Amino acid sequence: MVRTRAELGRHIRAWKQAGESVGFVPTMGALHSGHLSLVEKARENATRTVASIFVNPTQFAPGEDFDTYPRNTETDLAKLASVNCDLVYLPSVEEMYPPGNTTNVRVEGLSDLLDGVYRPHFFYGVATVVARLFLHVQPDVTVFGEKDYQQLQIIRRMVRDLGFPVQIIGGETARDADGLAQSSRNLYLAPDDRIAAGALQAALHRASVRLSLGVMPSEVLAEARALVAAAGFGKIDYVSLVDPDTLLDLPDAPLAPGTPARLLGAAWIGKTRLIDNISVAR
Ligand SMILES: Nc1ncnc2c1ncn2[C@@H]1O[C@H](COP(=O)(O)OP(=O)(O)OP(=O)(O)O)[C@@H](O)[C@H]1O
Ligand SMILES: CC(C)(CO)[C@@H](O)C(=O)[O-]
Ligand code: BAL
Repeated sequence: MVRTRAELGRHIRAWKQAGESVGFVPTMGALHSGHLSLVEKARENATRTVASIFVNPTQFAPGEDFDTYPRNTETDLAKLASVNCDLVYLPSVEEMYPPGNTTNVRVEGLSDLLDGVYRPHFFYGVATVVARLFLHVQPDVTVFGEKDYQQLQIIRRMVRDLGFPVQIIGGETARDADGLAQSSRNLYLAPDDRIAAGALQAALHRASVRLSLGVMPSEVLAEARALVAAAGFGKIDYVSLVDPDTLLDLPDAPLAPGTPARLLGAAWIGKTRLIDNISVAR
């Protein structure tokens, strides 16, 4: 485990001089098997793996859960050791944001849709910290989860636009037995809410099937929202059918065969905001 960019750099340089490749998985900790599956995917695609644990202050808005975000470093380190992660980077805020720095990365457009409407500045904080982490770790390959689909697309765009020499791999969403996407914030769910929470994935799955049968998107999306509400969710931020690359809404017409499409949803249950998404094949 290393805490500074300088210590990290010594490991990375030694590996690269020995002809090894570096796979990288950035996280905010409170690790679950979804995170570990990303580390395993990185191991399949590089000879060395690095994970970072950093609860990034710049992606939390005032009033969001930065102070209470779960922090379990000892348990996290044991979990990463169990999947043979070679090195864990645990930087301080000062290491990631040296005092006086004023440089940020904004992936405009993609960051302002969907989650960006409800969490303004969120993706600017994500892009900024991920760009900084890439400069510290200098990975050849990096793995991001499809659970955070919009984030994955924003990182892909940032890498393309800035020419970072890194390959981005998407990792499949790890789910509990009832389909709920694993998420560190699931720890916040009260027992009754946890039982109801699986309805978000179930509604998206049903919607995906109906869209693939050619049902009108407006009808399908209305039913999905109604199912989520009936299961006990409160505010539904969005359930949207979008182009998987641009994340722009698709027109309200039956999907033509071969049209790429993705369904994304975000809704509150109790005090917890859950997101999920699924591909749609026609
Ligand atoms: N269920 C999952 N399956 C696969 N990857 C996941 C899953 N959940 C999160 N990830 C990925 O793990 C990486 C780190 O995510 P993060 O530490 O924010 O965890 P999280 O569970 O998404 O937490 P949060 O509750 O804050 O959304 C991201 O690339 C994210 O997409
Ligand atoms: C990519 C990330 C580690 C940046 O802080 C975070 O947004 C996350 O955990 O998904
Ligand atoms: N999983 C993405 C980080 C966040 O929601 O804050």
